[in-house]
Amino acid sequence: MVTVSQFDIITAETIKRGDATDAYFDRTVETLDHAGTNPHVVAEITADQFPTGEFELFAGVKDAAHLLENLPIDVDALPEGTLFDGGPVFQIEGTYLDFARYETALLGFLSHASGIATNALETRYAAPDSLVLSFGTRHVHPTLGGIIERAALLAGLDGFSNVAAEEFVDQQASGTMPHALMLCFGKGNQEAAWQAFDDAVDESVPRITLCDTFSDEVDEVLRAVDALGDRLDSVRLDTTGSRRGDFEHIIREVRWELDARGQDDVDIFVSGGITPDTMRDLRDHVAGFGVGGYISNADPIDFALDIVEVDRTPTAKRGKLSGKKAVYRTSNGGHHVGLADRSGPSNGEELLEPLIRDGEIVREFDLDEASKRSNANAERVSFSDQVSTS
Ligand SMILES: O=P(O)(O)OC[C@H]1O[C@H](OP(=O)(O)OP(=O)(O)O)[C@H](O)[C@@H]1O
Repeated sequence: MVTVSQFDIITAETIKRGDATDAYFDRTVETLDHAGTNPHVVAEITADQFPTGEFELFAGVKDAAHLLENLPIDVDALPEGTLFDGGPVFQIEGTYLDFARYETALLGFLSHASGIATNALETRYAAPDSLVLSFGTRHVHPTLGGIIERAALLAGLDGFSNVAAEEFVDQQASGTMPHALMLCFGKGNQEAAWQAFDDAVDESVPRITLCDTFSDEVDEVLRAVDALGDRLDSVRLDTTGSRRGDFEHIIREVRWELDARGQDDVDIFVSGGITPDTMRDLRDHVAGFGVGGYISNADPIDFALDIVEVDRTPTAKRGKLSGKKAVYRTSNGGHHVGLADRSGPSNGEELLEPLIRDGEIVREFDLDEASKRSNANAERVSFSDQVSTS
């Protein structure tokens, strides 16, 4: 039997106990306990102190809430799926020693999921009318599969490939055939591979043949048309980088030859090294994209947690803004950061909402709603303009 320790995996139980922490927090607990010091604090998580005009997508709130659940603290946070820009996204109020050791895991949950969600949103807005699927969990540690696919759906992607992630989202994984399947049938036997797939796989799975393994893309696509006839739904081109040349030209040529044979309803999907830039170039010629590393390998957001108030007195380290804050979306779609005990901008919408009250989670985590929120937020802040000019 395989045990988790054979995989160097930090378990959910370890994280929940607060043991996935940095050693200096253990030293801090030891020192404060010894000194009999344990102030009431407000601590805030921010990426930028002031708004920058660049928005990112907030994710990881469900896991963060479950991490802190049952600690005797209050937490306000942006709703998952909010586009944020400056100021606190997460605000904890309580006795410091009650949550000190959780900072490491808390920042990790929020930083990683928000970075992935932000890149996924970039791909969503690079091809708003195309089918976009998350294909990249193979690039990272397998324990991240659920987090990546959930963040991709939060950003409005249409689907994902990692089967184990189905447990966390109310949707089935999608995908048809890898090059490995084509290679198992061998060069010259592409028709046998496609036909075997058609014979074996449930009717609910679209017939999307991979058409780049052994020969020219146009050649393999036309052979797939002959092999599967009306049963062929789409073709996928995943041409390896060294053979790609002018990928847009290859795709347009495939489209042309399909149309010339009356196969207008056969769609083209592309994958392999896809980025928002390539999506913008190709989106008029294809029905959809499989995006891997651009989403799964996203840089985590550079969140930091800082104490901003100690025993009701504003205080902060140099470079950070003291005092408990409120964050507002202004009527022009921008963000405004102000002190919580002052009035905000007229017509400003306050964005931090209760998440935990005395240890109890007081919010639902509905992925569909969060996805709708991210889409509505992205429209409101003109995210498409932000990413097309960056
Ligand atoms: O390039 P990314 O955007 O990260 O996307 C992930 C890639 O992984 C797979 O390719 P791979 O060559 O591994 O597929 P194969 O197993 O079918 O050869 C998939 O078909 C994508 O091309």
